[in-house]
Amino acid sequence: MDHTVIWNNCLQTIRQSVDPQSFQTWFAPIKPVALQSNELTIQVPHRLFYEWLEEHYIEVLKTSLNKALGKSGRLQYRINPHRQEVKAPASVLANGQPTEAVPTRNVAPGNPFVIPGMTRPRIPSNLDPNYTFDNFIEGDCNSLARNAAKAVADNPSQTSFNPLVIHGNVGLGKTHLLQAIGNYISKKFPEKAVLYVSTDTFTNQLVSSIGSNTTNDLVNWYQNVDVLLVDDIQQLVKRKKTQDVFFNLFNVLRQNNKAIVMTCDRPIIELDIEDRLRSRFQWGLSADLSMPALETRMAILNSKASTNSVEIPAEVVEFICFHIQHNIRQLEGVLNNLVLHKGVMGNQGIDLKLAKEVLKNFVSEINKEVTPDVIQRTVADYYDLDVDKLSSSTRRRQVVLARQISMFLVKEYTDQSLKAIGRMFGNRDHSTVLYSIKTVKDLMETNDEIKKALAELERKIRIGQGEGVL
Ligand SMILES: Nc1ncnc2c1ncn2[C@@H]1O[C@H](COP(=O)(O)OP(=O)(O)OP(=O)(O)O)[C@@H](O)[C@H]1O
Repeated sequence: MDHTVIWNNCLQTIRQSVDPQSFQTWFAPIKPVALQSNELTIQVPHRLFYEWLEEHYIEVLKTSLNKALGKSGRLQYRINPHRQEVKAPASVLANGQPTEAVPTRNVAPGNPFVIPGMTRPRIPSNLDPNYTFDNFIEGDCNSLARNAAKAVADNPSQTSFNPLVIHGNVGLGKTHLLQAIGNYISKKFPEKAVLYVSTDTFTNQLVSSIGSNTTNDLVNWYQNVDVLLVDDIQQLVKRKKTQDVFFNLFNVLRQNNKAIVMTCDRPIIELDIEDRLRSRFQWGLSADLSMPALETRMAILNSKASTNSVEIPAEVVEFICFHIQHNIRQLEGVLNNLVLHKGVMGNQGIDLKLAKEVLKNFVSEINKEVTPDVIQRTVADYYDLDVDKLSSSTRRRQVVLARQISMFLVKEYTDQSLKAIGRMFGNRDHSTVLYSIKTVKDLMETNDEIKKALAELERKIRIGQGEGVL
């Protein structure tokens, strides 16, 4: 068998243990390159990619390799040696924008940003100094994006992540990271022209430049930028002209080793834009932000509270973070309300009762009875897993344990039948549920760690329920 067949066999095994998004991000870009005496060589796009695989997927890789090549199978990585050699297409150079034509920074014709009172033209960075790496809390949910962002910031003119695309749902810190890159570079390399711009602003500038027949000036002006930070590129969708102009600009900047970082509310593959632009956006690294686990959310809230000089008791922080599950901006909303309250009452007024009042404006489900969903989320959070894993077919020890504990707790806290519980955990049959419950009961007798975990989980479930409040 050759390397391609072996790798395809590995992929089949891997697909069963990782979710589709992670599969697409971490395994689809890998290329098998050689097979020699039971050693499979795979090529990964860059070093961080390799480090991430080693840290997060080593077991999955090992299992798949054992299956495909037997116990003596070994894996060798190779970093893609051609990554830096991508050239801008001839069409760009034919467009009258060769690198020699880039005007010097002092000329800056067509500066689209109005800076009142400025006599000497310059590039305004549009950065908000409040967003830094120092106040960005790292967790599993964001560590790839955060580390890639820091790598770009450390070495903007030679980064292999060009472009870096940070994607994720609303309010998860995309703009924060984008701005942190800009702030860091402005401090470390003050000679570099950094520009933060939203895609909407870029489109508006383009529209007005078309009206005044100065589109070339606009594009030339943008070519002065050393680090271009573009927020919300999903706004390129359905904007054909903006896509055309951005395409040319992107090519020229990248050709000149200027760093480009973009944010998007969805993975690039799902972005409905021209193929040529989408494929260029995929040249670098795409890193996603997902919702932080409970502990990380608590660290974020604590950090924001201390910036605002507000003291929030630990159980109140946990209560708030348990309920705010989807958006860090909402956590800040709750905090702002507490800050207002503090103005009137002082720190001592901040308790569970007040937190519950404030939370009512943000989430609808407080103080409801315990549902299987609450239990699954609590257990998944505790073991730092995606909830989906609990109903998947994964046999990883940690997942199996979390699944068994969830089944046990659902049986304890709700009146669901064994059959119904089996159905909600990936259509397992009732004897599996019974076996899981018995296993957990046995473990509670014999294993102190599990006993402690269950006590902690039951406490968290009660907090989720709002017990002790009112
Ligand atoms: N890991 C984190 N550490 C500290 N603060 C965070 C973190 N993640 C998000 N935040 C905060 O959450 C708020 C929302 O983040 P941000 O504006 O960057 O979200 P976004 O992903 O760009 O959202 P949108 O899609 O709505 O633009 C910000 O105030 C940011 O500081």
